[in-house]
Amino acid sequence: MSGGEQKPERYYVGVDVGTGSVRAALVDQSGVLLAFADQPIKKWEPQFNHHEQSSEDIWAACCVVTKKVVQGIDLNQIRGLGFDATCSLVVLDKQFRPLPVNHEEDSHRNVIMWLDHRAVSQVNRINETKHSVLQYVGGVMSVEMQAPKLLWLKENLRETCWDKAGHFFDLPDFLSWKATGVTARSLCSLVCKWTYSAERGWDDSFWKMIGLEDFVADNYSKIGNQVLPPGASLGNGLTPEAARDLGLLPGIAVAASLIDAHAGGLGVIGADVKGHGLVCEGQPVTSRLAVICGTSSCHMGISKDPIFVPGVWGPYFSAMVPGFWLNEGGQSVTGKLIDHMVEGHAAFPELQVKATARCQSVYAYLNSHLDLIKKAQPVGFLTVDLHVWPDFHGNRSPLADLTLKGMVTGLKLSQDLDDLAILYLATVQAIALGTRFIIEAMEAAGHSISTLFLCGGLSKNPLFVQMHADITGMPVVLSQEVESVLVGAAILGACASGDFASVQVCLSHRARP
Ligand SMILES: Nc1ncnc2c1ncn2[C@@H]1O[C@H](COP(=O)(O)OP(=O)(O)O)[C@@H](O)[C@H]1O
Ligand SMILES: O=C(CO)[C@H](O)[C@H](O)COP(=O)(O)O
Repeated sequence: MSGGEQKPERYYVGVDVGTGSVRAALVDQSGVLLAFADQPIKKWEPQFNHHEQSSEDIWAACCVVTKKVVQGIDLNQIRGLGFDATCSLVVLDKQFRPLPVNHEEDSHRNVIMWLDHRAVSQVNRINETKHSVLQYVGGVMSVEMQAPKLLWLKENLRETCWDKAGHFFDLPDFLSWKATGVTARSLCSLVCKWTYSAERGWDDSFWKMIGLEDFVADNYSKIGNQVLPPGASLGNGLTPEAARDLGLLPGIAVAASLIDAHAGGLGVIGADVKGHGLVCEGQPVTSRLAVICGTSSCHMGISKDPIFVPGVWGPYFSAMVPGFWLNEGGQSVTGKLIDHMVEGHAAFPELQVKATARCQSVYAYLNSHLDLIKKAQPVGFLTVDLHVWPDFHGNRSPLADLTLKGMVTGLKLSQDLDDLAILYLATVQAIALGTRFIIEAMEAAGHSISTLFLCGGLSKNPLFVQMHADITGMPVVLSQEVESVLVGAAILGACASGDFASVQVCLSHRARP
């Protein structure tokens, strides 16, 4: 982000709300991360496939981490604040108070999480309409998007939630509202998860056809009728109340937000790769695929013209990099699947004891254990008899089939640490093969991808990174800045502050890959 003409002592704060935790970073004008803090957030699973959170708990965590990263800094030097978050659905009443999204009427739990699969009947009916908006979500709407969840609320919680609701926010937009009092939505959220078109706006016929004509009647005031590009400055900036909560000064610029995967994409896709001998050096940015790997993995590819990839979300115009179309492939559970396989294995307690004794994470321990048992063979050979099909939470892309389930073949009676390590390897390989499957679908439709740019929690795992390189046959680039998603959020704040003319200018001035 460095602009030669700017003074060096200008800072930006990025806040990233993932599935399991909230992170904040203080970033300078060159995009260098100076301070980092994180804080876990609560999750509830009141019944199978229902996943809920609390917007108050999430905001409180944002406040804790922001206060930590600005400690010791002259607050006058902080010029802008940007948020990104998972695309969970936040429900508030007409006075902006939380409303319950559950049968227990617990209004603390007012967020339907992105991975919630309660609205299966609703999404099936939406897909049966074959409405033209579905062309822009890969041909099939996902149960993880907002329209089916809204319909579920109308059909299942009419009195306790639907009739009282005044505001339905995507989580990134909830955060920017909480910071500024401005209810404008980000183009990123509305285009990617709510069927809004950057060119044509809302499609009345879609909402009427699926039984949510209520939104049309009130001119979309509950889901957003003012839409801004990510990075646009909101209202008068931080309100005095939010400034007190966050430990910042009132009035600093706050940006229209991004979904977390998109912030990660922004954080890595423009990286300067000169001098590393990479095939993408000198190729257009459209040859790069950003893969944001956390609880889930999201595969973000951009193009100058719209590309329709069956089973891959989009094409979305200007939803990540302004002026470019975006296709977003995804695997609904990746980090969560690895954790599920490892933690559910009979040898997990032994693994924990051994990893703790060596002061290692369980992943680092498993990686070194695989090195021991592979002997002279390449590590991939350990799984010739063991295979995992990774769709334990359905297939987001490219099959776009939420009914798919996971599979493991080649199990034996032994359940020792070797078995756990090999099952872990097979799971990582299955996820990497899923990435290859998505890339093949994108290339068949017209993308030309040469290089992967990985970020997110799983990019800290060398085995995960190596398997992606081996299995896709492509070089994998990791940013020097591990927390690239946060850099993407801070880029938004820098843009909103006016220190940089646009998101593209911030990207092109990034000093470090
Ligand atoms: N140091 C690490 N080594 C290996 N895997 C890690 C490490 N840290 C996090 N992970 C993996 O990353 C996942 C979480 O990634 P993260 O980006 O923090 O998720 P989210 O944004 O969804 O909250 C975990 O499920 C775990 O499998
Ligand atoms: O659908 C999304 C992005 O479009 C979700 O926000 C994402 O899959 C969840 O992200 P994470 O794995 O980082 O928690």
